[in-house]
Amino acid sequence: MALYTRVKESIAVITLKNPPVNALSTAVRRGIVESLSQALQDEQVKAVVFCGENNTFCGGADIKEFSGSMSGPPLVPMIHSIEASEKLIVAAIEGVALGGGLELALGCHYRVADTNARLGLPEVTLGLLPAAGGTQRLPRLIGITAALELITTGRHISAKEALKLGIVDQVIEGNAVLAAMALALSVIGQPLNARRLSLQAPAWVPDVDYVCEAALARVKQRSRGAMAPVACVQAVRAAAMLPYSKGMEKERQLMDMLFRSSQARAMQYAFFAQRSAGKWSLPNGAQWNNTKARNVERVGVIGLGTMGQGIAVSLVKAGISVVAIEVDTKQLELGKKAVTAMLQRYAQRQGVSSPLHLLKFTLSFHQLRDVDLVIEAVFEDMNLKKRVFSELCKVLKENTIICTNTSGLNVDELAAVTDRQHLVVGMHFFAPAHVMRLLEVVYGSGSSPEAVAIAMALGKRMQKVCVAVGNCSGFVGNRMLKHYMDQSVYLLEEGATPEQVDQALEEFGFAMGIFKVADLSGLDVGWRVRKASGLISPDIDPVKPSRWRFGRRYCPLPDMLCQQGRLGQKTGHGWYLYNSPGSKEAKCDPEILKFLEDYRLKYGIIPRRISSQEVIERCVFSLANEGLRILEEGITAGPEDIDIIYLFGYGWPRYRGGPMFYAAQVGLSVVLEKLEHYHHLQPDVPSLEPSQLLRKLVAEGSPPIQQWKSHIKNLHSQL
Ligand SMILES: CCCCCC/C=C/CC(=O)SCCNC(=O)CCNC(=O)[C@H](O)C(C)(C)COP(=O)(O)OP(=O)(O)OC[C@H]1O[C@@H](n2cnc3c(N)ncnc32)[C@H](O)[C@@H]1OP(=O)(O)O
Repeated sequence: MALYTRVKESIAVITLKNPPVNALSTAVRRGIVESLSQALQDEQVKAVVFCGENNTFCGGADIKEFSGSMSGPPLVPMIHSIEASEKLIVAAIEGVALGGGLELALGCHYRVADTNARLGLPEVTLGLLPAAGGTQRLPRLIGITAALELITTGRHISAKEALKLGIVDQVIEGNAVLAAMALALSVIGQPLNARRLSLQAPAWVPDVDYVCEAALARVKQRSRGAMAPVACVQAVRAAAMLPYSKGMEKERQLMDMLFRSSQARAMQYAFFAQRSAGKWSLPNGAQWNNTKARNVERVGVIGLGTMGQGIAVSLVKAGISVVAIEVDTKQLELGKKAVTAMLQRYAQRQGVSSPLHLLKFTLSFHQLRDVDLVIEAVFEDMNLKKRVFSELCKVLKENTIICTNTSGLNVDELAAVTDRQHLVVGMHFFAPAHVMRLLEVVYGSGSSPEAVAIAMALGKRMQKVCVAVGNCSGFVGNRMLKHYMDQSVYLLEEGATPEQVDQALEEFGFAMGIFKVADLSGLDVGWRVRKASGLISPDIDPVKPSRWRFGRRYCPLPDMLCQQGRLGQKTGHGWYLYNSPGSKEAKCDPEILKFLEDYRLKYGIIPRRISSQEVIERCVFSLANEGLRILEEGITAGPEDIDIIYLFGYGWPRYRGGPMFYAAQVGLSVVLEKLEHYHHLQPDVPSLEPSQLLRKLVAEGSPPIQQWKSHIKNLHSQL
């Protein structure tokens, strides 16, 4: 709703009330229309100030209402009547003015913002565009170049930047409502037409075509396959070319198309899935709102390789003191140099003072005696990690939490060598750890709810998107990825090339195809894991290695590449060819094509043409199938957690929601039918066998994803 108050004789305040972010729900829009009418009818009122309850202006339209039938006063005419008002209207922006919230403010005649306020038009991140006049008013206010950047990225900006761009008229420290009233009193009586953005001429510039083409190229490259950014450019272009009413018509047409799209549904699902992942729960009933996390101020980081460096940087950026440990002086110096350089660059970019004083580099475990938590980031070797854990227990305080950054080793086995199994959890960061947002927080069978709460809270402080997951080999992300990778190499055996597979995956929307990712990470990473797991043993024929291991189909191609020293980007060749070791531009390598031909000949495989559809079905459905097994086992609390892991850790296209959402959107019965088909053709690939949960959900009528939880016996509640 909205609250109408008369505060001074001549000023009325309309306060949006809809906690927590005063979203423009039906009730709020009704309240605004009624309150505005009251203000306009009251002869004594000369000016109106719009503000939001609890120091939050407005988080935009109520996204929850998008999935139902929208009722109540529509936003466009409502904002239009605000702008057309003969009485002066000022927006007092505190907290956030986002989406429809900022569009409402753009309809006001003046805007005052608190220094800490954040503004933006993030609709593009929900698969939409700012369709309450935002695409037409903002370019008229700040020009098309700046408007294109803000609208196509959905970036939130500070009040200071908004002032610089001309979005707000004043930035104040203190009470924005009082400042808005003061501003209103100072300008009452002045003509308002110049303040009505819809009356301004189109935001035309001589090079409008060039600017829009460049923006289009940028958004197509950045968000391959996403419709909303393209529509945003088209709408802003209309603001530059057309009178306001025609531009609004274009905005409406584009929004109608987006609003009904599956991409918008996927991105709105992703918005709520991200928030649901933060509301973690464990099988024993402990959850985010019944478990307290004690504060962490000092953290030890063990190992300063690439992962340890990134973790240390993220911690320091969050204002946390770090004691970083290495085994010898050389490694310590290398790590110190890298961490210091990253933090200095960060400080320079942000214009803040360097936080290096929070860092201590040492060779001695004794320096860890005061830390509240340690994150072990040594080489991925169980015995080494066990040794580190045992040593840690000799020096740490008795309540210090011990975390491992393993990407898939058994957390329980590690915890078993400590004197505090309840305080051991996994914190699986993704490389580079100072950039990637995902953090899997892995609880073992003995991990206490408090330890999980502490790791989740620490991750959040480090600006990570944290997902609590159970302990299983590869945890969630890597466990699922294995099946996706297996299918991709089987496709090579059968006739595809790395470029074909990557192209199909990139057209699907992945940031990078699987073979490019493998080259980037280094092919030796998986090689080492396969050796440790016994898949590669000395008795395997090096010339014609077996294509079956442990009774299952196995593709030795990646091992054969490693044997040739083709380890990916770092050696200048892997699945692709690079100009030099370390360079990034992947080129098709005729040697690989020849190598694949010889391989097929050697094994008597007759190559066949493989369609992009088959690539997607085999790679993506086997991934989703494993996700369903994970759900069945209760490793995550719901399908949303899995989708968030893929969106934030594996370059899954946001406009496809995540693998679980995608499976639901394609239709679970379709996924089941395809998996049955491919499993029939590959009976020695057990992972293609449809999971029990998939069969159960299909048998129960393929319920919407939001209802899956109630169909899974094991699942813990997040309520
Ligand atoms: C043809 C049809 C025409 C239709 C016209 C449609 C017009 C659309 C224009 C729009 O305005 S679209 C919405 C644009 N706004 C946004 O995208 C903002 C989304 N929200 C955020 O970015 C953040 O929530 C925040 C506002 C920056 C606050 O962040 P914070 O970290 O403090 O809290 P959260 O955990 O994110 O949110 C708390 C709580 O609030 C819920 N929520 C937030 N925003 C909205 C919203 N716009 N609508 C509904 N609900 C919202 C969020 O889900 C959390 O709820 P929970 O129950 O605790 O999970």
